[in-house]
Amino acid sequence: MSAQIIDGKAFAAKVRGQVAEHVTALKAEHGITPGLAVVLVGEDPASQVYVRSKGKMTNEVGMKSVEHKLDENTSEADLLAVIDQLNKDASIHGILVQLPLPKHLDEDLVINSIDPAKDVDGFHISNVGLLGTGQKSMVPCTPLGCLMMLRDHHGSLSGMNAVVIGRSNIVGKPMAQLLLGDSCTVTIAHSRTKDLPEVVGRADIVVAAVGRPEMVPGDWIKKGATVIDVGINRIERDGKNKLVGDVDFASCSEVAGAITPVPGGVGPMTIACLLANTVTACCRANGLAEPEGLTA
Ligand SMILES: NC(=O)C1=CN([C@@H]2O[C@H](COP(=O)(O)OP(=O)(O)OC[C@H]3O[C@@H](n4cnc5c(N)ncnc54)[C@H](OP(=O)(O)O)[C@@H]3O)[C@@H](O)[C@H]2O)C=CC1
Ligand SMILES: Nc1nc(=O)c2c([nH]1)NC[C@@H]1CN(c3ccc(C(=O)N[C@@H](CCC(=O)O)C(=O)O)cc3)C=[N+]21
Repeated sequence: MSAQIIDGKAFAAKVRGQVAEHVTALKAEHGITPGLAVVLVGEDPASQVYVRSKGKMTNEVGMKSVEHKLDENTSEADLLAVIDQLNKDASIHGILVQLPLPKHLDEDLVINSIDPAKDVDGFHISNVGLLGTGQKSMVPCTPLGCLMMLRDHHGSLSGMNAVVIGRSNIVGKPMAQLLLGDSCTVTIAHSRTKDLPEVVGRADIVVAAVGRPEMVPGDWIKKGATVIDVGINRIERDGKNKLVGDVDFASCSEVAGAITPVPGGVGPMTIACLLANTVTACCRANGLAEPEGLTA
């Protein structure tokens, strides 16, 4: 192994520490407690684990945590009513609706009904537009976490060739926007990309957000490149359940200069950035100075 391991778990603990300091100050100096509401529709076990872990960490940094668990068959009107109530609730500064939603619900409609100022996922069309035009917005948590690790490792990203594999609205596209904002030369690859190995081979930075277990082998990677693995895939190996990323860690870590592991890489940073976004939203809502280093 030659690559340096980028320890997302340790980095995330540091970010949560900074968030906790801001929360303490907000309480002491202004009597304000930031509040985060998570809305979960249905019983998906993976989502439940994730929501529980978010709730625990929200409390740990001293914020208020609210969970709305709605039945799988909840109507769109009932879900919109819950969101409307949270939009109006002054003690709630961040709202996250866990995705994916059951098929009978219109995801775009639901997300765009969240007050953009409380949209800590950064998925609202208005935040997407603000990010795309380089204006102040709420930035999606997973790409923000990746950007923080890349900046920490490289300092400036200016002029680097970045390849993002995946073009989803929640990871690939906003990741590409952030890298462009930091003056990378950005390529977005997807399922129709021709000669993906050649495209990836030109990258100084590879961000893999595909959802295919260990799809990227080490022989695609340019020597010394930085590899950020967003993938979270549950597989069975040797009769055991395992969590693996979208890159083949064993072979990629032989060639890369630096690499994030799964678990313990991007995942913990996503949750830390969710808490950071909630503090940012709380400061903006109250006309207070924003925390430094916690936004893009
Ligand atoms: N760590 C974290 O915090 C998070 C992790 N994730 C994980 O990240 C991964 C991606 O998530 P998400 O963006 O939501 O996934 P989506 O399924 O929405 O998007 C996957 C993207 O990968 C592309 N793709 C699929 N197959 C190939 C292929 N063979 N070659 C090249 N590109 C391909 C698709 O292309 P096309 O558009 O052409 O179909 C699509 O753009 C998943 O493993 C997910 O679990 C997601 C969110 C947060
Ligand atoms: N509105 C919305 N916003 C999201 O940000 C969102 C979502 N919906 N739906 C699902 C995906 C997935 N996601 C993860 C976050 C953290 C870990 C995480 O912390 N993973 C740990 C491992 C956890 C485990 O062991 O299962 C790690 O990688 O180390 C994983 C996945 C956020 N998502």
